[in-house]
Amino acid sequence: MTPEGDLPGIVVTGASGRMGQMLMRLILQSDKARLVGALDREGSDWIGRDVGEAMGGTAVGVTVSDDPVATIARAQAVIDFTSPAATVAYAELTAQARAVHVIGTTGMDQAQLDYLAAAARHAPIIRAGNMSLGVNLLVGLTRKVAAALGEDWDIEVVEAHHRHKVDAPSGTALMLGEAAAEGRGQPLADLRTPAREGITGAREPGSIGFSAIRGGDVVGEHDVIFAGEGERLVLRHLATDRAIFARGAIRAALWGQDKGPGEYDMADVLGLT
Ligand SMILES: NC(=O)C1=CN([C@@H]2O[C@H](COP(=O)(O)OP(=O)(O)OC[C@H]3O[C@@H](n4cnc5c(N)ncnc54)[C@H](O)[C@@H]3O)[C@@H](O)[C@H]2O)C=CC1
Ligand SMILES: O=C(O)C1=N[C@H](C(=O)O)C[C@H](O)C1
Repeated sequence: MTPEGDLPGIVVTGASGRMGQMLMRLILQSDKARLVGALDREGSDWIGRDVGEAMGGTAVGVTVSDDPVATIARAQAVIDFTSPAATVAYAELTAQARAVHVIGTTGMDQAQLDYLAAAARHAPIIRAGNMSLGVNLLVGLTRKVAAALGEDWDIEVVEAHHRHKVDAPSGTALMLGEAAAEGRGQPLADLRTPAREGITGAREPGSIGFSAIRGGDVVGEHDVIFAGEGERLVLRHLATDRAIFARGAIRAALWGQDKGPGEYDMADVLGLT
């Protein structure tokens, strides 16, 4: 996919966003990839500006665009942390360009996931609700602990994020819930308890509950609580720097360069499968 001798060219979507900026900073510092484009939503005041200057530094020669067709045509990989609607639209164009689509966007519904599966028939899509090494290791631990403990151990996933987050439960919480359900040998859809409020009745045996806290500048915190009689086991991941997600995404973009069409996740990238 990469012209010989060149570093893979990466386009970052959601350039003005928290993750977009982190990604662009790390790609600009990298000796393994080049930043060849930056996209943002139509009407964003970043459109037409040099990304270095927009981020408060010196010009780097890449201008933020709202033209995904022309921009994605230059990419060997598109790294996309935006919104579900935007990601679905970018997926079609990235597949047409036969580029690797690395998706960090969370909050997708089933129709949107089906759309991504169709796009992945033409080019690789690497998607994960959390791209950090720590969380992807925690997923494996959660699966193992859930399998080892019986249904008399109640499973609860508790997550905390900054005040700007728009989706709940977080993508990470759902990954952890899915791993716990896999450990129990059942689909999460059969075990998931809807958000509790009011007279909920006693806890359904074997169910998996989710709670979300939103406030301040919390980068991302996840606990998987296994609550038994007389003891509790808590598996915890604390993110203190968004660079952990961006580093994972860039690693995924490079890993995907020699992969065929299909859907992949960070466990594939990190060799945890
Ligand atoms: N998988 C992972 O490891 C991580 C995933 N995320 C997810 O990434 C996404 C973005 O997070 P943040 O950067 O914190 O959000 P943000 O709100 O700071 O940035 C979102 C960016 O997407 C752009 N955007 C939104 N809707 C768009 C549209 N319809 N068309 C084009 N551009 C659009 C915005 O202009 C903005 O630049 C969220 O879904 C979040 O949950 C965040 C961190 C880590
Ligand atoms: O929106 C965020 O910030 C984050 N989103 C991801 C999620 O939904 O789990 C990953 C991380 O926790 C930060």
